Amino acid sequence: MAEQLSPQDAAKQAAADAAAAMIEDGMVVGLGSGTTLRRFVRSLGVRCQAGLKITGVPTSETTRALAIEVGVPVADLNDVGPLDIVFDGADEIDPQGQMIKGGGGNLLWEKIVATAGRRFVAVIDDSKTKDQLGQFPLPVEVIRFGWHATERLMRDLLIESGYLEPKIAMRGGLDKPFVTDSGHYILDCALGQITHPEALSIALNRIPGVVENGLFIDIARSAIIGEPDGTLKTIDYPGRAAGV
Ligand SMILES: O=C[C@H](O)[C@H](O)[C@H](O)COP(=O)(O)O
Repeated sequence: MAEQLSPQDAAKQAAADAAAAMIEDGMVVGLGSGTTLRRFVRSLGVRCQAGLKITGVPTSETTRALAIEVGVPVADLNDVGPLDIVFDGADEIDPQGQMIKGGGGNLLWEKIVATAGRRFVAVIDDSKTKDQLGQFPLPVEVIRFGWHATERLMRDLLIESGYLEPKIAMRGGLDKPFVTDSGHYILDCALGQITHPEALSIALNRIPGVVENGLFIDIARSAIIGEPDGTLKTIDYPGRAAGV
């Protein structure tokens, strides 16, 4: 029986199918994570079963398992050269193509794969486009050792940066912390509006204990945006360092 899709899932499916249709024989392809990318990997699996020959580089253990299940050949990032193209979802994307990612906890591997690629394509439904980043809490991946001290430094930085009452929450809570594929914790920072995403990203990453943050700056080259009625919009963000 055909899956009954919510309007948002229909939008995700439309974007995922369009992204999977862009892939050509012989490509080395970064495979992102999240619910939209699950649809993309399944759609790509159908093409691989029909004879498409590609190599996929997953950005999470979850994506790796799904890719294998649906017949997408996978390789480790260490075993391939620069990726031809990387597809991934986003939690928010602004008109300049700056993104918040990591809502599913995969931001670190995602950023490593994204910056190993010649071209990054965001695959999103239309609810992810925002005039300004920050409604979605910014995920920050931190080392488990001394994470309370790291959190204090993050709070100080955020207050100095003008976020008067930053709310920082440990993903999963103290009883059952969420642990990333690299064995770290995630601290979600509810900021409301992020006025200077690039400066904030640099400052956060300078804190010892912070491994990486979910701001993806100057990485997206284009976005495929699905609408609930199944139509698509494509946006290009020219002049990007990654992949230019
Ligand atoms: O950690 C998760 C990733 O950054 C996802 O790409 C992001 O959260 C978007 O996921 P979804 O497609 O489920 O909204």
